[in-house]
Amino acid sequence: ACSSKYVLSALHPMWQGPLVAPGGNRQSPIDIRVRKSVFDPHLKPLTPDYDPRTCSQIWNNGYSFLVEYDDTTDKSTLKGGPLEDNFRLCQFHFHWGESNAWGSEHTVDRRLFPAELHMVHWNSDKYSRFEEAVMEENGLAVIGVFLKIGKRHEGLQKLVDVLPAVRHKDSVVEFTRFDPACLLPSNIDDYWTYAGSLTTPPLTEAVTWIIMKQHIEVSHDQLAVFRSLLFTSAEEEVQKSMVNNFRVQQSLQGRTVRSSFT
Ligand SMILES: NS(=O)(=O)c1ccc(C(=O)O)c(S(=O)(=O)NCCc2ccccc2)c1
Ligand SMILES: [Zn+2]
Repeated sequence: ACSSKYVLSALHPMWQGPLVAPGGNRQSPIDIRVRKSVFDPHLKPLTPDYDPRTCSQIWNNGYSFLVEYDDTTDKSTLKGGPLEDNFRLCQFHFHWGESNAWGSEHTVDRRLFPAELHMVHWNSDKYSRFEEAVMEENGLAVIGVFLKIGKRHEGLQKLVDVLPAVRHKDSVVEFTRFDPACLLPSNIDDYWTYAGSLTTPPLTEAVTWIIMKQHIEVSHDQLAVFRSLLFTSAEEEVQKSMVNNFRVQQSLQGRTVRSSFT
């Protein structure tokens, strides 16, 4: 699986360190200026094909909670869209705020969302392991989906119910038969795509970002359970709520954001 051993928390040096990776000219996240995005008629429909049986565990890595998938075979894959190769799903996670007013990493014309889902995939045509792909410029593809507060998301509830079991950093529980496709919006043909980076260390410029135009809805109470997680491990004397686990926005530096729609 692709889970990082990078322990990240609000106190992580990265959050005090350089806000832009030294020498980085394709860093993420960014603000998506809709009117500056360029329609690309050659962008194909995205074809995710996920097998819920590859879902294996959920863990709190001290930065977010990751739902991990067995990526040792091509069972849960992503093709199409801006991608030339076949990509394998390795994990999904979220970023959120302490209030519903902010929390997403990307913004659309400066509009913030309360949370953002990231589904992380690696290029299994060119590389044999996630750890290899994460260092290469065409190594990763991450689907971003904005969350809005509204009606309860029935598919998400199975995940929300298990979060108390991974309240502390480094806690892990078995989590199986979860179909990540249930978290995608009904329309996945309309998206923006651009060349960027991981938004957590090592901030490598390996990511083809695919940001969905259509958001999904979750209830206020469901998002409140995200905020009940902790950055800190059970042993630490001071417990810190896992909130505001997003990176500051980075400059576009001449990049073009393409859209699959007019
Ligand atoms: N916001 S994001 O999509 O850029 C992202 C956030 C967190 C992580 C993570 O692993 O914690 C990841 S990850 O699963 O790609 N891991 C990156 C760190 C890593 C590097 C090398 C080997 C293992 C993990 C990505
Ligand atoms: Zn992320």
